Amino acid sequence: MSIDMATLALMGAAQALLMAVVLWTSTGSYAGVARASLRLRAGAQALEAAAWGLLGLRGHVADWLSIPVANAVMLVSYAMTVHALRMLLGAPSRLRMVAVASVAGWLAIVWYTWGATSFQARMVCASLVIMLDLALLIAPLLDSLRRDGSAAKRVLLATLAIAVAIVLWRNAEPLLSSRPATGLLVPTPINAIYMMFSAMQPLFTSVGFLLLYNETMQAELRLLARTDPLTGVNNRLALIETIGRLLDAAGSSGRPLGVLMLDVDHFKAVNDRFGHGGGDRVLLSLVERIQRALSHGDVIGRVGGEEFVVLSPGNDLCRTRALGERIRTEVERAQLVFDGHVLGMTVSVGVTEAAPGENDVTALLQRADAALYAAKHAGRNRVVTTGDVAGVPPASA
Ligand SMILES: Nc1nc2c(ncn2[C@@H]2O[C@H](COP(=O)(O)OP(=O)(O)OP(=O)(O)O)[C@@H](O)[C@H]2O)c(=O)[nH]1
Repeated sequence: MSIDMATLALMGAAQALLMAVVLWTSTGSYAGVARASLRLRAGAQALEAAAWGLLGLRGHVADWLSIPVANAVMLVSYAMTVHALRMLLGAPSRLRMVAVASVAGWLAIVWYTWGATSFQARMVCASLVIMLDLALLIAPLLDSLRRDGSAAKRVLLATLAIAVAIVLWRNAEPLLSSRPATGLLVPTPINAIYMMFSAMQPLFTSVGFLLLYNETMQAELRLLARTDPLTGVNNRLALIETIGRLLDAAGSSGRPLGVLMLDVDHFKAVNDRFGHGGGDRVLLSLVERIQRALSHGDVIGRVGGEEFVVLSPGNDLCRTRALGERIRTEVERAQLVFDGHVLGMTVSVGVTEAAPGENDVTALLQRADAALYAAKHAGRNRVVTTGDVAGVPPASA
């Protein structure tokens, strides 16, 4: 079977171009960093198509086009891909390092093309830059090897690992076989494998990238659906999920879970006096105050207009009451200044505890709510535990 290398290179170009169009047309479905990254990756894919096109046309176009220009375009395409992926994953871009290596590598390629003519040296120079790019692409994907790692990252990691293996083999082969390295379009087995992989790589990497953009968007949506837009803390949905998880953990560890429900006193008067915008600022300040009193592991969520819940894993009724008292004092001490007016604020707090083994989220919140109601009823600006409320047990197992 004879394989025409130029045809493979042109197939790779066509495939890369098609994937560039697919990626570009998908950009409309994404926003923010994902969109910027996807555009960059689509551009990189288009440049890769151009590079493979020029490489495949060797002999039909001028050498300066099919060697230095094609290599420059390929190196820029790799650099853009590195930037696109690392930007998406929040890794440092390393753009300067990539730029310096790419320019140095390209100058060496030009030198070994027209100065000291050596295909093998040219190949090694291009490979060194590509290996650096591959390492920078692979590094932020390694966490996908964990048991619960991302499937999209694994697809990309596998594709890039194969690329590393093939680049290494292509460079090692002339040394091991004592045959000089030959131009890419010469049909040797390693060239055929290299070209076949390069023709397929755009498809695999694009699938990996698209899966990754999807995962990123889903994670963002998940976070949005669970975050209170005003204060940035957990919303009711997230809080209910967290209580369920913490109750399970309390069941297996045998430790209690403290629960506080708190509500701003006379908040309507704040709105009436300072308007809804002023009320919103008070809520933001309140959350900041509450968070100051929390310890590592405590969780806060907003469950109503001016009603918040704090979960304190490992704390029994007595310690949770102490936490409630700290929050109450912290809020009472805060002096907010609005348009020259000093505004004092207080909260009423209901405290309960989930005994190990308890798993009824609704009953737990109802108990905290009953204690909060009792605190309001008793005059506000106080902490009441379920133990203090007649008819409400401190905890139910
Ligand atoms: N600014 C602002 N106000 C809100 C928000 N959500 C609910 N509110 C207001 O919170 C106020 C709650 O009033 P009430 O339930 O009567 O309670 P209160 O005035 O705090 O009185 P007590 O709870 O009995 O001490 C209402 O005026 C709501 O309009 C919000 O997101 N922002």
